[in-house]
Amino acid sequence: MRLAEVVATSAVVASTRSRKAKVAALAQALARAEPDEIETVTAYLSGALRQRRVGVGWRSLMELPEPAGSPSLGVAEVHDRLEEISRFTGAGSQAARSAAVAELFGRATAEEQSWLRGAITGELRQGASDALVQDAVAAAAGVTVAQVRRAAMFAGATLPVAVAALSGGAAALAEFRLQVGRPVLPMLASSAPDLDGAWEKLGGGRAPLAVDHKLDGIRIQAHKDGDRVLLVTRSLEDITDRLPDVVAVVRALPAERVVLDGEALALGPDGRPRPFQETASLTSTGATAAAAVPRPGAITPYFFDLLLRDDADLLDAPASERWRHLEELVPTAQRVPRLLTDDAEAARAFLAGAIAAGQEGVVVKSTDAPYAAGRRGSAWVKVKPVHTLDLVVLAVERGSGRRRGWLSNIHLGARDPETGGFVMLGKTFKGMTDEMLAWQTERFEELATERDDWVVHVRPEQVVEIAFDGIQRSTRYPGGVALRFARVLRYRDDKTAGEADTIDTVRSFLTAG
Ligand SMILES: Nc1ncnc2c1ncn2[C@@H]1O[C@H](COP(=O)(O)OP(=O)(O)OP(=O)(O)O)[C@@H](O)[C@H]1O
Repeated sequence: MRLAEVVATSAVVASTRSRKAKVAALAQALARAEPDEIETVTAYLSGALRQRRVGVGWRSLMELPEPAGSPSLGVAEVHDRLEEISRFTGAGSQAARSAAVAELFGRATAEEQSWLRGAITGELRQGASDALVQDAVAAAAGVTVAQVRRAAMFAGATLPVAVAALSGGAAALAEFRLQVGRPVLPMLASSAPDLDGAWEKLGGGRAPLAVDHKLDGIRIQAHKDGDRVLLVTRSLEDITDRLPDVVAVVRALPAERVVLDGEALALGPDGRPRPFQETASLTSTGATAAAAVPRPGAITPYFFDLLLRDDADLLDAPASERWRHLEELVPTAQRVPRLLTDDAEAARAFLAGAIAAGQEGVVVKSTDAPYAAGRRGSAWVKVKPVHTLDLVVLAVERGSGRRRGWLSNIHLGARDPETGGFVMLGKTFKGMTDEMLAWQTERFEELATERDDWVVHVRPEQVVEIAFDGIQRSTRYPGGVALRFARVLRYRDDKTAGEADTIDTVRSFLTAG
């Protein structure tokens, strides 16, 4: 395939607003790629080269030769040339590279030159997103988008999946499977303001639903392969070494291979859950200040799902079947308390019991849904009596009185997806422990951009979980809303600012009362 065709397709994708038209253009180009070009064509349509770096800076691309009058470059050839250029090393490599670049650009048309320059410097603004490419691959290969997405999730990338789909169809895609030792992103929950809301959302009353205690610990995915155990967090960070007791529990399970999903929690001597900070301080790399913590042995895993058992990949099996395996393998003491019921009254009582036991709320779950890895499935609905938001710290004020010398009152922002910025919602210093004050003083000094006598402005990177009693309309801040009784629960290092709650989510609490 000619490079010109890729460049023209990218131009169509960039110029139309219709998703359907974008996908159609991409699919058409993909379908025309020869088998040995698929990888390059897919990468180029995404706006990326296959080389990690070519070793050519934007400076050397400032003065380019006259463009060619008509297109002649093929994608395979372009890839080969860039591969050669990226491999020049040693004395004289700079000159050789410049000559090769000039030769390549000399054979490119004006459009191709500008595409190549963008791709090499990483500034191309026309690449199709992964989601678009996945849709187009499905259309071109005659498979479903779900099949492509799923394979990409197991592969951890779209490119190998595109090659497989376009050369081997559905059968090749089925080769990408959940594997022990290769973590997948966990399924996430949507939320409802109260139990009745969750009940309605899941069609309660017509079929039994599961009501789980919602434990306020840290999410863990456990992989067991014989004696080998791997534990990862919600963001797939390996924390195996930090939870020896959980490792022991998983290793002892009566299955050769298993993948489990659950929550790890620090318990006090009375068997009640400890505040979240304590679980976090036992499991984090140290970002959260270590309060008085129970001995490390007091971290207990509570599993609520099973994704794989021996040779059976159960992701697509109905939840009831996955839970049957879970019950067979994992002792009750290491499972999340769960009630199966079609009676909303019983579910409400179970929620009250969860709160009385010191838990955060419940998660109501459909019994027949597959495990939607990496997605906020509508099959899980969380209900928490205390409302919380994950907000971003925009600035912090210098403390006075007892808090002199510390950075204290934090300015809270909600994400604004439209501008890519943050909307200020208010300030709080409530709920901060001395450990938090010490930790945040150091952290915000690191993130500081501008300071005056009173306020230190920071890069908007630190996520904080805030509890509040309600949202009010207010003209004090630009978002038009303010939080009532905002208090800090904890700093979250498992979320980036890009994952913080949006201003729309905040406003939705206004209408929800
Ligand atoms: N029984 C349970 N079933 C599913 N998740 C549970 C359960 N108990 C506790 N959890 C935890 O609840 C989390 C979802 O709720 P919550 O909104 O409080 O957390 P979050 O980390 O802010 O996630 P989100 O991305 O959904 O906002 C899950 O990621 C999981 O760690």
